[in-house]
Amino acid sequence: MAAQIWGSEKRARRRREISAKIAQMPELHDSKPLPFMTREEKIMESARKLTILTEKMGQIIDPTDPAELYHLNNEVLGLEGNPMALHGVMFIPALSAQASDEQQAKWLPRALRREIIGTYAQTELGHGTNLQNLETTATYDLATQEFVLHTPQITALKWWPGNLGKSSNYAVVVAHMIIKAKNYGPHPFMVQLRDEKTHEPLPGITIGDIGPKMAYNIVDNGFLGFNKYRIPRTNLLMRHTKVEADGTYIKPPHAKINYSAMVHVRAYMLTGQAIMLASALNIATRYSSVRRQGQIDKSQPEVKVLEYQTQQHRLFPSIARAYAFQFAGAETVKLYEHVLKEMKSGNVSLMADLHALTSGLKSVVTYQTGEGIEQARMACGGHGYSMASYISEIYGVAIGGCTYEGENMVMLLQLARYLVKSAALVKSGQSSKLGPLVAYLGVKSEPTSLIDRIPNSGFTEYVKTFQHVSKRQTLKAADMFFGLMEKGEKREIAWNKCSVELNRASRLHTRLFIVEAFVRRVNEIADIRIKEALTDLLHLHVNYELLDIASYALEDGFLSASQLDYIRDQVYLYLGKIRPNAVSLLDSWEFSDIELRSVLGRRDGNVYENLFKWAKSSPLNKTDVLSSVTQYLKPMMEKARL
Ligand SMILES: CCCCC/C=C\C/C=C\C/C=C\C/C=C\C/C=C\CC/C=C/C(=O)SCCNC(=O)CCNC(=O)[C@H](O)C(C)(C)COP(=O)(O)OP(=O)(O)OC[C@H]1O[C@@H](n2cnc3c(N)ncnc32)[C@H](O)[C@@H]1OP(=O)(O)O
Ligand SMILES: Cc1cc2nc3c(=O)[nH]c(=O)nc-3n(C[C@H](O)[C@H](O)[C@H](O)COP(=O)(O)OP(=O)(O)OC[C@H]3O[C@@H](n4cnc5c(N)ncnc54)[C@H](O)[C@@H]3O)c2cc1C
Repeated sequence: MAAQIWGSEKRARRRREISAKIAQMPELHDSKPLPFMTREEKIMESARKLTILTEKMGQIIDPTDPAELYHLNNEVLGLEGNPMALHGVMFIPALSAQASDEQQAKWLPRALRREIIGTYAQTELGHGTNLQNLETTATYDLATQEFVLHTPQITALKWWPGNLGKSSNYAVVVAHMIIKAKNYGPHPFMVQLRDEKTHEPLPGITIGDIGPKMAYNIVDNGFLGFNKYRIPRTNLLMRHTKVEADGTYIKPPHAKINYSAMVHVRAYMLTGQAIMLASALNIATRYSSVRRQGQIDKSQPEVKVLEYQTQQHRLFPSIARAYAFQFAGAETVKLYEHVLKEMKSGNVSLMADLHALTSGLKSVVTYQTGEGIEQARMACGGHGYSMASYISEIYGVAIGGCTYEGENMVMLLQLARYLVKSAALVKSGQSSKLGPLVAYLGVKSEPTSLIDRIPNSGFTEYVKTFQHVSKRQTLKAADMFFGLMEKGEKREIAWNKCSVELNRASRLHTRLFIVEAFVRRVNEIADIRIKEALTDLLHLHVNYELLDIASYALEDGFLSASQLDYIRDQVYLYLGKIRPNAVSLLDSWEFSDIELRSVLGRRDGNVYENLFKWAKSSPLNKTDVLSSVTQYLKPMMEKARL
């Protein structure tokens, strides 16, 4: 099963080898539980481990393999980030995709050797979503052949970029490029921020940390202002766009090609979300098979809480989602790598499809991951609320994904633009022009669903039902939009008035893609036992998801009430079938105790003893009487007693 999850036997084996090596290297372990550290201590601890990794990484992993890097990162540095998180996740990808060969030769080897630390600085205090209204300017000075970076007012301060505040000395900065008074829109520039020897901010740069956040507190998200700060013309990233010495602008082959670093993260973050969901579920499911509370049959001893159907219903559909996200994520990464290769050689025809797909997936996956992790926390009762479970930290980190790389509603609306264009093709009789991901929009469906009507139909009737609801909602939302425009509404006003319906269409389309990716994967599996276990999970997935969106299929009679009862019964049936495999389905992800950082989710199940040990190690317990008591509470009580 681990081979299915991680992509191959080799990958699963490599993960085990890496975890085993890390287990033998105490210098790479947390020196104490992260929840007992202050933010400064955590940052220090993370930087300490990062420098050891820089020295020893080659002994543990193949540093050119992103999957191995990611695993090493999760084990050693953990989910809460590190002082170089953005360096690997966005700075290097931005240089790789957007810098010319010559620029790459100059900067990439230095970045890869970690001579310099970089980040991606785009969002500002006043604008994150609406990139066209970013306010930082890069004005070309023909006389000196330099760009002058400037922050015209407080809302133009860069705000949020990870590791910008304290760790990075370089950044890819996105600014509006102005040449001879003409604004060419946002473009990426390579900018040195700090002196390479002293690490002091360079003159003309204001920089710092934006303060503590809901989670991710090892990352120094920062602010950045420029006061007429000059950089050479050749620091504009020039793989696709060029500015010649005389100010001539050579436009890129696609207007949004400079957005590739964002698409990179949107594509890669899906499996990251799956890992966080599976981690939280692993903790909650293991604990649920240790925790005994109450009886189902009063004549029997107390049961493991995992025996309760409500507990299974809380956890198991999310187990199915974690697998589904992992499989859909793996497909998306492959597609992204393919499109990136094509883009580099000038073929930009697949960018719109990739953008639409990753926008929808990013939104649905992060939202459902958040839901699943929070349910996992609640499923652990009181101990889930303790930082000893570590689930709240996983939740805080995962939920950030709903906002970064494009706020979820906004990204769903991006997919909706693509769906509406596709609907227009269907309506004008040009269904043959639909891309493969939306081809179903042009296919006539049966009048009613055949779920429970055709024996042994596998998952086909389920997929058709998801296609039906997705198609119907897309065409309905598009009709609403076109109808408003026909009545004379301006395009943008009409769009806003339909946006809730449009986003519903985007979610349904994305959920269909996730179901299909799960079906595709299960169909590929040769090993009978693995196929059986995953088929059970897929049964739970399709029935649970369909029940969740049933109103769309009920309202036009595509599904009947009796079919809905059948679907509900299937959910209960598969909860029971999955129960014996539940812990193994999560143990198969092979998270080590080092990586999980959870007292509740320990592999050995020795929860109570270790919770007590953990509590005793709290800094508050170093002394029996705290100074808050001697200084304030004790005198108060004494005064009251007089
Ligand atoms: C330490 C070791 C680690 C090793 C790790 C190794 C590997 C892991 C790798 C990856 C990471 C994995 C996990 C991640 C984990 C942690 C993440 C940590 C930190 C997170 C860092 C976060 C960073 C950020 O948030 S950066 C800032 C992101 N900002 C945004 O996303 C802004 C959102 N807004 C937009 O994207 C745009 O403004 C907009 C909403 C799309 C609109 O753009 P605009 O220019 O205004 O568009 P319009 O003029 O309206 O034109 C729209 C037109 O263009 C089309 N379009 C838009 N974007 C694209 C695109 N990207 N591609 C193609 N087409 C695009 C759009 O559809 C429309 O087309 P149409 O007119 O035809 O409809
Ligand atoms: C943990 C974290 C890490 C980050 N790291 C980085 C980084 O490394 N580099 C970087 O540059 N940035 C980073 N960001 C910033 C992040 O990319 C932005 O916060 C994000 O893109 C959302 O933009 P915003 O903050 O402007 O939200 P807003 O756009 O102000 O969103 C507020 C509300 O308005 C709604 N809204 C906005 N526009 C529309 C619209 N057109 N239609 C409908 N509704 C709309 C949204 O849906 C939301 O409900 C990070 C953010 C976080 C939380």
